Amino acid sequence: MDPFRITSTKVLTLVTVIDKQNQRILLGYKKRGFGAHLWNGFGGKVEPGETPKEGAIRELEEEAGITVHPDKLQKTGLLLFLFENDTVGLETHVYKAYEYEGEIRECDEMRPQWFDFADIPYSQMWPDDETWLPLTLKGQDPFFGRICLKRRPLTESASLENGVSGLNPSSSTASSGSTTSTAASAGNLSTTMTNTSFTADQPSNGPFEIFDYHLEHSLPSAPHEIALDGTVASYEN
Ligand SMILES: CNc1ncnc2c1ncn2[C@@H]1O[C@H](COP(=O)(O)OP(=O)(O)OP(=O)(O)O)[C@@H](O)[C@H]1O
Repeated sequence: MDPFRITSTKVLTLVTVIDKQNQRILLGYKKRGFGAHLWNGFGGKVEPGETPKEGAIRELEEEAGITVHPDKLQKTGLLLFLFENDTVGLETHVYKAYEYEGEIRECDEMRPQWFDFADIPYSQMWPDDETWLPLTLKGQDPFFGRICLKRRPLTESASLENGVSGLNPSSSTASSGSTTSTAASAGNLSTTMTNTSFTADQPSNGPFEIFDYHLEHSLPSAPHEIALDGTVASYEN
């Protein structure tokens, strides 16, 4: 049995705010919950009745205190995160924004901070961020990614007192529908990596490591192209 086979997905969002003029991005330090103690973009679960874009705007407001007009929120990617021996995949709609309104503020879940493009703290981020965030920053988007993660060996993750907590974000937005295993059509980028290992002296980016990933420069044109023995909710550009 394929340990990365999924039967359903939860729909999540992730927003990168980019200050082009000063060549920096806004990240948030996650204080609790899924991905705690890692720096990440802003986002969360899409709520029932919301489109992914609406959910992304809401989460950005909740977590960073700022508002982005829907026309200014650009789709930069669609990432399917698969965890070993977990049949629920995370369908993550990734956006970027160059403009926002309001004052950036900290909340009980996230502590926002600007990072120069040259100083992005990848070693304290989800390990997959390093694979796709540079594409966003270089404008090599939109992209589609299928990223398989597995737990680090216990000895390593056991020592991570501040590791990522929890595997499954609780969500009521799991979708249902057809299942196919057709990957998106090939774009001009195709990257595959297998069994990445992390050395013990590397700073931690959580208890998961990348087992394998595939990224390409094309968004699936239809939901059935996204699913891999799983299901995908409404798809929007
Ligand atoms: C596996 N590799 C990953 N790489 C990069 N980012 C990842 C990720 N896996 C999840 N994420 C992001 O982590 C946030 C979790 O959101 P999460 O806190 O669970 O949602 P939400 O705020 O709705 O939760 P509450 O129920 O309010 O706590 C959300 O932005 C989601 O896109």
